[in-house]
Amino acid sequence: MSTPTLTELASKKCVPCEGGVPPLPPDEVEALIQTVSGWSLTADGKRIRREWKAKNFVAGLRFFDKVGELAEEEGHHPDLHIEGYRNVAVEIWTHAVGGLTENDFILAAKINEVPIEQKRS
Ligand SMILES: C[C@H](O)[C@H](O)[C@H]1CNC2=NC(N)=NC(=O)C2=N1
Repeated sequence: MSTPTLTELASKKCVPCEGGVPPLPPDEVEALIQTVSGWSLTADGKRIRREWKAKNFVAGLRFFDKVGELAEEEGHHPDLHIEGYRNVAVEIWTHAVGGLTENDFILAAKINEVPIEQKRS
């Protein structure tokens, strides 16, 4: 597989996933995770995760609202976490295969384009 660039991933569309396909093999996951800046693989290798420090609670929720719209458009949905009122995390995996597929990386690339008001570090 030739690894798509971030731009190529962001211009793709998630495909409906009814399962029956294997998760991506580790070498392809490794290549793709390098492409989606800011995202990392969870310890179990089954999800990708990115964290942000939002300006405040409402900024985090506004970000989630935009991510929610995107997820509905893509038909592929992340897990959203907000803790300590401004610590925002998004995790993505393909439920239908219990692991990672290209859909997850397409969504991650698109989430990278969603604005979030961040705390000045
Ligand atoms: C038919 C439709 O593609 C499925 O129900 C979608 C909905 N959103 C989804 N989101 C994620 N993350 N994984 C899935 O397997 C999934 N399946």
